[in-house]
Amino acid sequence: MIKIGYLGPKGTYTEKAAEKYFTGIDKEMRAYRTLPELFSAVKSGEIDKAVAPIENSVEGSVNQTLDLLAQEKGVAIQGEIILTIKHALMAKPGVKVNEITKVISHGQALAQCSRFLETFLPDAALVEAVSTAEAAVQIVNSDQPWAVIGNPDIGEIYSLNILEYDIQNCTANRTRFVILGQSGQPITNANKTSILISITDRPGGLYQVLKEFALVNINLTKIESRPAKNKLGNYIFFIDFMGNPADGLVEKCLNRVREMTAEFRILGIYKGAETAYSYSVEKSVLNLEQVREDIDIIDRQIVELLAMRTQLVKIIADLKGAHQKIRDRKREEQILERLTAEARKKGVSPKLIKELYNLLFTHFVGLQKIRRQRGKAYRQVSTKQLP
Ligand SMILES: O=C(O)C(=O)Cc1ccccc1
Repeated sequence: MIKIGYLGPKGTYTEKAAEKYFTGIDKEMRAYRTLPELFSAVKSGEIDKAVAPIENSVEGSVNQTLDLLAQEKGVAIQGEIILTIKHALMAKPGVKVNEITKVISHGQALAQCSRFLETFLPDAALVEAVSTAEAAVQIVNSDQPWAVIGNPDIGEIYSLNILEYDIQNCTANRTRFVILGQSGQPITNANKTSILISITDRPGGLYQVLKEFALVNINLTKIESRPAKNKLGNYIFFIDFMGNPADGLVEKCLNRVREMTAEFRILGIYKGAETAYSYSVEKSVLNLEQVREDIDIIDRQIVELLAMRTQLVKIIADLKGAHQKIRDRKREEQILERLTAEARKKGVSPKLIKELYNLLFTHFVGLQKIRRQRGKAYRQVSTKQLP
């Protein structure tokens, strides 16, 4: 039997998420009062898996979960599940809406129902609890006309009356929960990866990292920053993307990112709850504007890559000794052979690659020649200036 921990007590959305994710599995469910307690239980092996809320479509990230993921190195994300959240207002039997003096709930639940609260309970005090069900326990233990916001199951579990259903601001209110386990346990069919990075403070630092993903067409599904907590202005970034480092292209991209970041950690490689963005013929036919925008992005990337290649060619020109020949036909042929094979595999015309690269080779050889002549001229001038 597998032991599954969740942010309790009984009746939370997290419990619902855990029940749904592990449907049909022989399990023992254990409620934890706080997220730090839940994380340490899974880290120590007291439970096999833990389920925690991580982000909401309306209110954004659950910061405490992100901070714990950053702190607890022995805990990894092993899965995810998304639930549609529908909030209800509940109170002890006999309490009417116009009598309520206080509404207690999880911070996200209160925020997600702000419009209802402003309209129907403008004078009620709003108080945060560690979870929706923990708020229900506070109400049960009090004689005051207080109410709780949470999932309607709470009404039955804690013998509360449901005063109003569906009080959330947005109907498309969805929360993503992560399934956590001890680090180092491989997941089958994983197609999504979560990483944490910190970037040294320099212009374009984050751009350089994001560019690596864009260049190999990896779709980022989330990016979130949190203070690094060591110095004002230092941040860590949580990045989720579709892909698995077992794929060579993803691995190479991550290696490059690792090299350019001060801190780099894989938080989990797992099966995503939603399918990745992918290009289908139907989509490109239906949405011409979108495709044109994508082509514009690719064209900009091509220019960006050519700029990078130009820089490298200049470096090579400076590194080459004055007597080393500039044009190396044998190397050009090797490059062409490799690229045309790659092009064939990807459905790109090898003829196009050949023509394009012959043009590029001629251009870059010319560039190196000019650079060498200029270098010579520069050397002559500077020697003449010597006393
Ligand atoms: O408090 C709960 O019930 C939770 O599981 C956390 C939460 C709160 C609000 C929306 C989604 C999850």
